[in-house]
Amino acid sequence: MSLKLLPLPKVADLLKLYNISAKSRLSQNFILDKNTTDTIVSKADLNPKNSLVVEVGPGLLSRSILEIGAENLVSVENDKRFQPLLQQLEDASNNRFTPIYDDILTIDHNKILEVVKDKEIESVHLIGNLPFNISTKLLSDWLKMMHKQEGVFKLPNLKMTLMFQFEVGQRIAAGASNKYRGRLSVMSQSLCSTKEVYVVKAVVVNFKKMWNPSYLEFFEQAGIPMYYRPQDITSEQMCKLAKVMEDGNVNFIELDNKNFDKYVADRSVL
Ligand SMILES: C[S@@+](CC[C@H](N)C(=O)[O-])C[C@H]1O[C@@H](n2cnc3c(N)ncnc32)[C@H](O)[C@@H]1O
Repeated sequence: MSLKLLPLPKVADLLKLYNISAKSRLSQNFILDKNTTDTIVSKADLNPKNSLVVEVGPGLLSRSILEIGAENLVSVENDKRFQPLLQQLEDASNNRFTPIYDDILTIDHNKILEVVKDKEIESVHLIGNLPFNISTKLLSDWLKMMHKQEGVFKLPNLKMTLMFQFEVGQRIAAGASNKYRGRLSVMSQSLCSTKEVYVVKAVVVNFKKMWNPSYLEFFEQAGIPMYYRPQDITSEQMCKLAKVMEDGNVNFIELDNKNFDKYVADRSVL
């Protein structure tokens, strides 16, 4: 099977040809420099063989992914104006590229899994220059799905290479006592195991109940001084705290996005 792409016109020219301009409602901005997308793919350390690559919002990055020999690239795009461009890429890809026109936030992941149903998939890579208006919600939804091993997250050896706005990146990477630290930092940094993602979500609720004296011993066991503010706690401590509380039969409340946002609205929780 040839992994080389047939020659294609430049994306910039195609956008002009089909009169496609960026829609701010869909947070569209296009990377038009191939060196940039090649660099992203090389940094992502994608495994092209026996793997499923799921991309949000296809474009030049899709070409770079296919050019390193990715065997199964599925790209989810909710703007049908891209259909003629993506059709060309599909035709040039020798059955390695499948666009799906859907909303990445609500898509039934079975549609993605269907594409590789007869293949032996050894790893999965989620990649994308994410639309900034949904990037935080998407990441938080995905982390929850990861914990539950739902959809594409049930596949083995998961990696994610995602591009965010600088400010969102700051929040994801913020360590303890960093002013940008919050729910997204803790959830993201605790990805070391699905268990930890789950308990971190749960422990946030318990900060509301920190005044309960019976919780003091949990904080002690987790090595967290009581004068710490939530944002001072490292992800490891947070996970440990959640673990000892879980072992201590503390009942956790599951929060969905709506009531979670209500809990943290005043930023005093986390
Ligand atoms: C920031 S642009 C990136 C485009 C392209 N990957 C690039 O880097 O040049 C985000 C892409 O995601 C698409 N998009 C926005 N919201 C989406 C959603 N909810 N579901 C699927 N795709 C979405 C946009 O139409 C757009 O193509």
